[in-house]
Amino acid sequence: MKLSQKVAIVTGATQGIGLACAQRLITEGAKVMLVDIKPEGAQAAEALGDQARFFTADVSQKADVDALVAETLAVFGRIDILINNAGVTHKALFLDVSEDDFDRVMRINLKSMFLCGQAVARVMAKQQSGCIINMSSVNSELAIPDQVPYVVSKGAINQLTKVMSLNLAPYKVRVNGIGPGTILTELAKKAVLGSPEARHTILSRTPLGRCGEPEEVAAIAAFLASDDASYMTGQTLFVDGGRMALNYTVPVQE
Ligand SMILES: NC(=O)c1ccc[n+]([C@@H]2O[C@H](COP(=O)([O-])OP(=O)(O)OC[C@H]3O[C@@H](n4cnc5c(N)ncnc54)[C@H](O)[C@@H]3O)[C@@H](O)[C@H]2O)c1
Ligand SMILES: O=S(=O)(O)c1ccc(CO)cc1
Repeated sequence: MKLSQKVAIVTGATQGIGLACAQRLITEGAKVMLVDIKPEGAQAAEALGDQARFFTADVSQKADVDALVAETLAVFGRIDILINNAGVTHKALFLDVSEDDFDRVMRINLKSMFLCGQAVARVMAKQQSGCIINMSSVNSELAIPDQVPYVVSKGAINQLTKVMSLNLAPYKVRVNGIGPGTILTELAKKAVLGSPEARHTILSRTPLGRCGEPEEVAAIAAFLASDDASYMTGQTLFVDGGRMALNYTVPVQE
């Protein structure tokens, strides 16, 4: 129970990596405010018991974020951990991306992390403690041609993590990132695992020979949120089955 007495906010927590993070934090003893634009997350939160609450919000909208922080303080009294996880993608090549789609992905993936990070950091600064985790991607450093704003947003998130860590260190608030490889969620199934050929391509770039599970990302989030990571700030950890270490390809076991 590394996180007993801690209070966490997890965004994009109705499903996938966000839900796994919320579940893991609860197992470690934390109280968690699950947040999602999709109200179905309320059922997921109910299934997690007394330590969990749910708040419907579009985390790219400042009014929603302010309401989320106020509600979390009203219910739990403090905020120790923020997992900035909500994200979307849009599939289009560079010459075809519309201005609206570019703005929408940047707003949901990047601006939301600025808004939630700033609002929560103001609370943590008063507490003189806290930990913020920004969900990045291997595609913050690598690039795929058909998800242009997604790749741009994830690259910017790594820099956001660094600059937040510099600004918040004097308040004893740590800020780190996680860069997942291909993790078996609805997002990845739609975006990169849509056909046997696409799956083969991903596996040929993954030395461990398989996609990851949301729980394998959640385990690293729990570590970063715990005192075991007390001297870590400004880093992005890749949880990717070896993808970032690989040049060329590896044989695929079908
Ligand atoms: N799955 C992967 O392979 C993978 C790889 C690298 C990075 N990531 C990142 O991990 C994070 C979670 O991805 P996932 O695969 O679990 O996706 P997912 O689509 O399964 O879940 C994302 C959740 O975010 C919510 N959301 C979207 N827009 C929102 C908004 N404006 N406000 C509040 N909630 C919103 C969705 O409703 C959904 O519940 C994302 O930031 C994604 O970029 C995922
Ligand atoms: O397979 S990955 O390249 O890691 C990847 C890219 C994009 C998304 C979300 O759109 C998920 C995984």
